[in-house]
Amino acid sequence: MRTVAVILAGGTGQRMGASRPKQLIEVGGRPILAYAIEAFNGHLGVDEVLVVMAAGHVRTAATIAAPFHKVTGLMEGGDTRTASTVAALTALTGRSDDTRVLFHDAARPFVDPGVIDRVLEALVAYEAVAVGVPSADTIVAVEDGLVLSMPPRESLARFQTPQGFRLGTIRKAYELALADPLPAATDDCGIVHRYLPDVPIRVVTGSERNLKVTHPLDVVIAEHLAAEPERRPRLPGGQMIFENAPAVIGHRGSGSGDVPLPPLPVAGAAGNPDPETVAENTIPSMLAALDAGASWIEIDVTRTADDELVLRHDPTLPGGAFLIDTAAADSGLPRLAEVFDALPAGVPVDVDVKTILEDAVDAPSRRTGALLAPVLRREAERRPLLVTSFDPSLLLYLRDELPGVPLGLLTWLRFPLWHGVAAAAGLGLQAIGVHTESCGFGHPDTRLRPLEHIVDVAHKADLEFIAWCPPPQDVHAYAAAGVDALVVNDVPGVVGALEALGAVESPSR
Ligand SMILES: Nc1ccn([C@@H]2O[C@H](COP(=O)(O)OP(=O)(O)OP(=O)(O)O)[C@@H](O)[C@H]2O)c(=O)n1
Ligand SMILES: C[C@](O)(CO)[C@H](O)COP(=O)(O)O
Repeated sequence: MRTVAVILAGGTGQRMGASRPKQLIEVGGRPILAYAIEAFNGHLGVDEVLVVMAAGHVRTAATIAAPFHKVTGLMEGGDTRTASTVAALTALTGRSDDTRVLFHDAARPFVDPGVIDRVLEALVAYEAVAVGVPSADTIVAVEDGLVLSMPPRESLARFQTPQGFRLGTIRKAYELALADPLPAATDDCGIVHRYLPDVPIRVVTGSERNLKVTHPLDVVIAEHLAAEPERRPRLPGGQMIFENAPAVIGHRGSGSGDVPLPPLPVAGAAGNPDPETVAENTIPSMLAALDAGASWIEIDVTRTADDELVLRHDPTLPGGAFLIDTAAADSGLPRLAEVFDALPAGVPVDVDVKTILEDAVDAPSRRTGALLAPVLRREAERRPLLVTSFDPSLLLYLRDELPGVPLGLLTWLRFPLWHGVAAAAGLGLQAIGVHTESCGFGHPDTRLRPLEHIVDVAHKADLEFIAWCPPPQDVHAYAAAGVDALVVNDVPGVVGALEALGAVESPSR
């Protein structure tokens, strides 16, 4: 079943009173229309985007839409919003009735992916879905300057877009509407409500940021919103990445290098002098970490000569050959896709993406991010994912490609945390992953505030805080500072240390 988003930009913005349609006004240096297209182009659940543009401005809209690969159609709108919707429905002639269509006002540039998620989720069970926010004002019906009625405010919602429909339903409603001389409704749900009264319209929660730029003051507000770093919900529906802090993430599975498996818990048995070992970034290592109590697995991903993604921390093989000069089959390394297939569905994975020198010059389609995006897009259906990287450009690329997947900036050993947290927040990411040596325990630094303070600032910036490679003896300090997750080499040791601490409460946010 395909999902098509229709961006309605057919209006001329009379209430704005500008010299051009308001969707062409720039906020944050870009036209309002570009934001609206981008929101749907970047959404995992949207397959295609159609743009309906005001007469006389179609060429301008084509330029604005050009960078967005999901845009498959651009057409001229009509004199009314309804006529513009009809233009889009006409372009969808021949599509199956169960196609999902989302109509969105181009004048709402800041719709966030969580709102789109909620509409798409509701469309599974309902044929028509609206987005509503509660009214802060008391709303009254007025006639001839006198109050006619005062509906209870709790029963009222202000509608936003997108409004979602099964194509067959909205098509039918418009067929009836076009045969009716009554004035059209101001939105598409209004048409369904009037002409198909038996179709329930599900209302899901919108967002105050999803304002409709209508009057000049709205442009001032939109400028402010455009200046804020974009903060997407960490996961669809807005949950946290890590639910039970601190989560224990197995580093490269059970730890870096070849890791001895813990002895089997046989009562009275002596320790095995020659324990079995598992190699990093392999399925046995990951399964052992899960057995030992890790709730997430961290893996390293890099690319090969034949554009495959394999699990490897370094750009080289143990013998020194570069992976970018070696075919995946010759590397002997597990491929990312195979690992995902072998790991039980639902096991959360932190994918540490290792970009390489050649990403600076190779064709965009060969770069690590471009190879990775489709694999992760599919995998996000099967398990929670977090993508982390030392390379901010990779994270920015994936931010557009994988809107439902949380992203975290990694910083290197003894990297100043004040730069790291500010960078992750400024990039609009959801997490910061810092090395234990940056946290001030083993290497005190008078320029560093206490970890608890830094974690608190990160939380206020909507970032979850991950520390990598803390030794088990320091785990209590990380837990006390409210760190959200620990990427650890000694899974049984850290799990044991946390258990010994009892239920460690992270400071409330
Ligand atoms: N003939 C129309 C009228 C409106 N719209 C779109 O519907 C959305 C909501 O409409 P509104 O805010 O009313 O936009 P305008 O019609 O441009 O504004 P005004 O009513 O002030 O003229 C906008 O994105 C607008 O471009 C449309 O596609 N075709
Ligand atoms: C669809 C809408 O944005 C919901 O709030 C609104 O009804 C559009 O109305 P307008 O008069 O075209 O602004």
